[in-house]
Amino acid sequence: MIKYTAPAKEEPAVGLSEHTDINYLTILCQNEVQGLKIITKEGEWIPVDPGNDYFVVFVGESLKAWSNGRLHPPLHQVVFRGLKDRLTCAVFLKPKPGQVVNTAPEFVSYDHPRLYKPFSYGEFHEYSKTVFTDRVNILKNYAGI
Ligand SMILES: O=C(O)CCC(=O)C(=O)O
Ligand SMILES: [Fe+2]
Repeated sequence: MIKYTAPAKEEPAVGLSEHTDINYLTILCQNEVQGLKIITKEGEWIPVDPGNDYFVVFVGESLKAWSNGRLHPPLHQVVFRGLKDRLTCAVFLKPKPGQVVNTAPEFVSYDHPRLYKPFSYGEFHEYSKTVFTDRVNILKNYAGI
């Protein structure tokens, strides 16, 4: 469970800066305080509002690596204002400690060569904590061939 404390009235919107998740999959639901946004291919930030009766599921960078770039992790952020705290319930599906993330051979072919080197999830996780810009290219910059 993640709690975002409501900003004081005059404060600007607060939340989580833009990023892609680095794990395999993220499953999200939230309380009634909206704030999650994703960026479209055209570069427009649009709200994604997990409702009461459904979840939002995001592909993460590790699934992008496994699928040789076929699955797309959306760049997202959290921006909100208001008087109520925002609560998100997030389930992060990720590799086991020490596991190497590798591309499935079925996704590699002559026409679609391997895009990423195998990497230790733990080391990628540590690296991700040092990256504050160009988060959209984090996998390419870390493990790209
Ligand atoms: O609070 C949310 O809705 C999203 C949280 C999130 O993106 C994250 O923890 O990676
Ligand atoms: Fe996220």
